[in-house]
Amino acid sequence: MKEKNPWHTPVTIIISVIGVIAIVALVTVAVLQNRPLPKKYKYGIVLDAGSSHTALYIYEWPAEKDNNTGRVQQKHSCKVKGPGISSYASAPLKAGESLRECMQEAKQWVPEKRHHETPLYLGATAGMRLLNMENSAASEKVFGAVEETLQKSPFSFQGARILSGQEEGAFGWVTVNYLDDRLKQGLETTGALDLGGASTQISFVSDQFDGSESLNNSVTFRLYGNDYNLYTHSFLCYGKDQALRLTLAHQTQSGPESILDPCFNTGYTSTRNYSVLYDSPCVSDRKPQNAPQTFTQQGVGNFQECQEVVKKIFNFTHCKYTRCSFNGVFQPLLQGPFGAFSAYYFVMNFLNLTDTSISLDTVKAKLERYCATPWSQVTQQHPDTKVKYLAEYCFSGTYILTLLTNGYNFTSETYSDIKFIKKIKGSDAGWTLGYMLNLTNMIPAEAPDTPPLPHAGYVSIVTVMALLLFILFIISLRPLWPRCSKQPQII
Ligand SMILES: Nc1nc2c(ncn2[C@@H]2O[C@H](COP(=O)(O)OP(=O)(O)OP(=O)(O)O)[C@@H](O)[C@H]2O)c(=O)[nH]1
Ligand SMILES: [Ca+2]
Repeated sequence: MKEKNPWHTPVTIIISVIGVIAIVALVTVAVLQNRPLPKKYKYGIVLDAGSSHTALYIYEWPAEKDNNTGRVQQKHSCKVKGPGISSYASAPLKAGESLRECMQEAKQWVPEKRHHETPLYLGATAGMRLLNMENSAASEKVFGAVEETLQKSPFSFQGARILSGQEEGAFGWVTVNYLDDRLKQGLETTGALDLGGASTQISFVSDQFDGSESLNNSVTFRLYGNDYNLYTHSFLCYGKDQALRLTLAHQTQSGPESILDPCFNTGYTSTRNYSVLYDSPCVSDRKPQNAPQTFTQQGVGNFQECQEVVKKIFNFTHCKYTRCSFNGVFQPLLQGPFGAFSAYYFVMNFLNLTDTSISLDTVKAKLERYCATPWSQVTQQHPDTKVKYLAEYCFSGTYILTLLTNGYNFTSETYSDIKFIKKIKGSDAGWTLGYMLNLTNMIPAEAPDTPPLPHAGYVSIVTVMALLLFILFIISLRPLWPRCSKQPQII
């Protein structure tokens, strides 16, 4: 009679089946519970109301719980047609109207169901700073008009305001270092050089600067558990358009009818209106008396002479601190690397001078050659470039080199610490991203707690455990296995 196997009962078979089902269920539930949900995104919109033009930026980031760690990226940008909002001082409603096209475009880039929860900010910079100084009632009206347009949008409008120079400099620095992933990792930071139309900013961390020597140049941050003591300064009137006014003002103090201008290509001529040139708080107090209505500007394309004229707009005589850049403004020792964006990039890119591994002397020699190129040749070689931009590249290039070397004290050795950049990983360098990250509290002061295990880790552990359980289970069923048939056969 066959010996009865005590394991071989209906009860044990049922238990075995339940066990297998339980293991399969455990694995499935564990894997599914830890699987990230299909990615949803959140959005934020910032309007950069600059002195020369307004641009709209749409940012996007994963809508996961801990969005502090999610990377924010630029999804789209829209350049508003026409001039900056400060140019609409005498027709404020047009400032509001000018934004409509880009706002319409923004509606198509943000999914409709996210519209109402998408914050919308407008920050104005040096153009509105100047208008506010000159005519605060006009600046209020311009803000009133843009606010009306933005309130009508489906987005969550959070306000329009003028940024201080420190904010503009500091947020530009945050943007560059955030995009470069330097903040979260506590790496050495990159300084930020921003050249706008009406102001220019320099921001960097220097080991020698603790803020005490000049408090109004100091911005402190605690980001991802690291403390930063940032040096920043914004020079109002030293953006490239206002710097050109300052330079022309120097050349027209006697109220001449014509000037020979070394900063414009030979053969270039232009008739300029005195009242237009001097219609800016940067130069208005220097308007020559008894000047004619207009003067003729005749280009003579000479880099060295241009640099001499440009140097005159900087004051190097007084400094009450241990060291200064110019105009008596404190600046600690430069500490690189630096990212230079906005007009630094537009100009140096046009001049084919973004490569800073070439020596400063070579850069100067190339610019000298560009300035000496006859205007007719320049226009022939660049038929598609806006004449206004084209005419100003000799001046702009000279101004940039003078600002960097004579102004900020970059030398032949430290010039290569500068990188001329437009975008970092697809997002434009500029203050807007840093501004939004700050206002949405997207950069935590402390380093975020890292999850004990990433998703892949959970899946691996559960799989290994399930396999072990399964093997144990199979072994426990051993008494049910059919008897091994490999016994020696006795014939
Ligand atoms: N060559 C060239 N110049 C440009 C371009 N876009 C803007 N500019 C000029 O570069 C200068 C700086 O431009 P932005 O950085 O936009 O200046 P902004 O933000 O309007 O001015 P701020 O309020 O001072 O920051 C201005 O003189 C612009 O006219 C471009 O695509 N090419
Ligand atoms: Ca700007």
